[in-house]
Amino acid sequence: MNQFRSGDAMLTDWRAAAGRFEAAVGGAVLGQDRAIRLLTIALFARGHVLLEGDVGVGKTTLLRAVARALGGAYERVEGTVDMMPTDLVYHTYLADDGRPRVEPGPVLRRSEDLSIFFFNEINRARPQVHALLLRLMAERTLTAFNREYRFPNLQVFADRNRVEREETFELPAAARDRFLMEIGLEAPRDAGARRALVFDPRFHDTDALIAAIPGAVLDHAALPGIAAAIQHGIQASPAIEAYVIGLWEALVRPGDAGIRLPGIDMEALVQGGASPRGVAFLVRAARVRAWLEGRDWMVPEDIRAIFPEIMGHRVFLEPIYEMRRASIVPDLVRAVFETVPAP
Ligand SMILES: Nc1ncnc2c1ncn2[C@@H]1O[C@H](COP(=O)(O)OP(=O)(O)OP(=O)(O)O)[C@@H](O)[C@H]1O
Repeated sequence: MNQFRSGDAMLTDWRAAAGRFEAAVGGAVLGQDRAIRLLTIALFARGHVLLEGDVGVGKTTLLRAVARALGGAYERVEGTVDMMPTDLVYHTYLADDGRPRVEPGPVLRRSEDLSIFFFNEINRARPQVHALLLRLMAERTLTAFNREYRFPNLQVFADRNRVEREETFELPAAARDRFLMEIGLEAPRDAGARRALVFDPRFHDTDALIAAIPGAVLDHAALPGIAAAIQHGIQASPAIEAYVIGLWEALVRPGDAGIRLPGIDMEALVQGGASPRGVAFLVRAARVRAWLEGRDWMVPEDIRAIFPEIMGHRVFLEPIYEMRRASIVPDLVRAVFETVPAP
């Protein structure tokens, strides 16, 4: 069982390529192994990612490094309060001859080859812009210039600044459900990495740092096919299926599962969320993790390793608890793991 069956040699080769990809990104981005592993899982699960963190912790650098090592067409925009949805689709200007011109905007510039669309500071853009982006994320299509564009390889990576969250436009809950993962990024704790980031000039010139990463380590055009092969090739035993459903039930109805957190009314805490789409994403990503770990079946750790980043943002709390989400949700997840017996 610990080998992929014959005919799955392709998945084995791709696992080696995924390792080279992680090494390439990790060579430029210091002390972020967990975030790099999660982004790699997201790439092979074909999911969109929201990266959140303090100012200057390397969010942009990490996403640029991923785009470089992945190869394929990449576009990036920076959210601003005056951005209009149409700014993503086209821009108009007066040419030298004095006539108006229309040019494709960032989403259409690479036509249907676009593989990573990076939305910097997404929470500075207004809801109208979010709406367009969400449609693009959900349907991977866009109608413009009297035709429909299809983006079969597209993945959206957005980032937002944790510090400014109150002053800007929060993403609606429905929007956040479309992201496979929300990954929190913090400065590395390791003293050596911290010293290198501050004293080694290699980390002060982001363009040079990114340029030194080997380009196109993965064949991005083949990714959707490999992603599908992973989903079909990795098995879930009945015990794992029961475990996932048990975790889901306990997360949504922690009181019924016997979970108690100090000072919290467990019957009122969770108001909703954790949609079937979210749990299906969880299993998708867990299969990718199992594959990266060299197995063709899932174990409980495949689920637990990605659970916080996939399920955490999908739980809607009673408003009085929402302000303390950052501490309550991790406690809840920990309690869910302790309560639901692993097979
Ligand atoms: N873990 C890291 N590895 C490599 N470089 C880093 C890391 N953290 C920060 N840096 C360096 O710090 C600088 C700022 O990083 P970056 O612009 O990616 O941060 P950011 O989180 O996107 O910031 P902002 O919130 O302002 O958008 C860059 O020069 C980058 O190379």
